[in-house]
Amino acid sequence: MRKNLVAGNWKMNLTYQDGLALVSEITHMVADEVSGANVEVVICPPFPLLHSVGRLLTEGGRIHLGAQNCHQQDSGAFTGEVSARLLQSVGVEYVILGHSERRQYFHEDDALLSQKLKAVLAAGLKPIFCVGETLETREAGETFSHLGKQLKDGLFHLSNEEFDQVTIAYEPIWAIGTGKTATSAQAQEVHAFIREQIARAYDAEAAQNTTILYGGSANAQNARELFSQPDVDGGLIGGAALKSRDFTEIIKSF
Ligand SMILES: O=C(CO)COP(=O)(O)O
Repeated sequence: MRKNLVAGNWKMNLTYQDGLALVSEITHMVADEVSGANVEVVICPPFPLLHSVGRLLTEGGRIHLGAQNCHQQDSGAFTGEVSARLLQSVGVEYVILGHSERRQYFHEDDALLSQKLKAVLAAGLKPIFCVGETLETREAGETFSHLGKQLKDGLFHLSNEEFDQVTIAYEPIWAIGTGKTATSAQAQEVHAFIREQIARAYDAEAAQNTTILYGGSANAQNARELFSQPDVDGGLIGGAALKSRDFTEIIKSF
């Protein structure tokens, strides 16, 4: 049985103080309201918050710590960068890779992402690998060929054992931060396609076991409908993860 997962991507938001206040509200709400739910929760704050947020999460129990990026090398003269090994040593379990904002603003391509994936896996961490199409690509009818290529070039070079550690996030770029969500039918169609590609690249069991998240203006109002789709196993949440009540309601949508 694959796991359901809700991950909050805080992006470059909040101060240290605001972040700690938010995570403490979330841990309390989750502890009070979400006890039996069949869902794993991950919070991905910016780097300077990881250690302190991780400590609050450990005290609070059941929420896991994620990072938003890492460098592909283990250590060395890479000013301003953070390695997967360092992330692991502060208690990080998940790392988001290939987010469209990293691909767009930091020119991360499939070759670089392949190296980052290897580094994350070598450090014993679990990648959340993002794919998604622009509005232009969707309107040109090229969504599936685009996603197929991102999966093949960025991800499917992994061995079966490595791939077992991967969570995939489908984030249509036109839905990120726009308030425009994919319909549940659009999300389901793409998630089923992704699962089919996994079955082809690996096998049916790997396809069934892979958690595939939806991201792009998911919120407390639409999460239940999205998560009710057979191939949607949770969400990678941006804006709504910055509000404790909304994030908790999304977690409760399973
Ligand atoms: O990019 C996202 C999560 O990684 C989605 O962001 P929003 O939920 O703000 O649209």
